[in-house]
Amino acid sequence: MKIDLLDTLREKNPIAFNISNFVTVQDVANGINALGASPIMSEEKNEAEAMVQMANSVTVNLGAFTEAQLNQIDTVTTFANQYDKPIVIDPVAVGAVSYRLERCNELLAQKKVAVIRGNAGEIAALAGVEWNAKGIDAGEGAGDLVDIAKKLAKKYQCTVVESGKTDIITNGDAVVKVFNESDLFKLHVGSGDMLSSTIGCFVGVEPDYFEAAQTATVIFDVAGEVVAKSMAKPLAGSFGPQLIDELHLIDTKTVEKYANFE
Ligand SMILES: Nc1ncnc2c1ncn2[C@@H]1O[C@H](COP(=O)(O)OP(=O)(O)O)[C@@H](O)[C@H]1O
Ligand SMILES: Cc1ncsc1CCOP(=O)(O)O
Ligand SMILES: [Mg+2]
Repeated sequence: MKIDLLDTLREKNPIAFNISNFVTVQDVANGINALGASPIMSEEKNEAEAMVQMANSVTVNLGAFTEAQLNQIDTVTTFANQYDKPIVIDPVAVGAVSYRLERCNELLAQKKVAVIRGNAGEIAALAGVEWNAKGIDAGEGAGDLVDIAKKLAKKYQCTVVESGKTDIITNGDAVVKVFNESDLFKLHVGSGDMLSSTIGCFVGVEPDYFEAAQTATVIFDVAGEVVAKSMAKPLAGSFGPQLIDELHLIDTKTVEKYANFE
């Protein structure tokens, strides 16, 4: 695990282009800005080429897209492939809404992506595995989480980060599990979006996307765990801001001390 990519990220201050959703855009921007990247958001198709050219990576969050945005996403991801900029996809609620699943499947069939990051319900839906997803949440299912993540990674020859109490990261062959966690992540809407955009920052500085995804996930999970353990009362409302603070404060020594993975 390349924990010192955290220092590389801060030295390079990569431009992380994010197509976000209106619900969590501020947490995403402030989270990755605090971490050491330079976020920029856009919904305008006419500036897509310029955005992609200047960015180090493109994170596409499918949390609340409109038809016009779908069009912009198509243009942005076409340019990202053309200019060889890594794409991270967050397939919000594709397990719960068939329209989203269809659009996301089309996108993945047409474009080369670096990383797909979703919860179990989202990853299962994209992998074509039976699962009862619940809205934006993972829901319930009986399948083996590692097998499902590997299946999707092989399908699109990309890295998959399947988040949950244990986060599973795979390139289709190798598997890394990250055990750092806190229940407060679930009480904060946008935890998943922030994780996806954090991965977006690291793929912008590390060309081995599997490595980049591991580092991003461990750093994000340790940051949340450190915050949760420091809180006298585990309160949802104050977890979010403190998570942003910790993404700024966290250093490689802290990550190495608390990281729990295999
Ligand atoms: N049951 C859980 N217990 C503890 N941490 C969790 C749990 N589920 C998810 N997390 C953490 O929350 C973050 C977001 O993951 P997740 O909730 O799966 O995404 P989403 O918000 O997209 O559904 C990850 O860092 C993950 O490790
Ligand atoms: C509530 C909601 N509705 C559409 S997108 C969104 C945010 C989802 O955020 P996350 O998947 O990170 O919990
Ligand atoms: Mg999500």
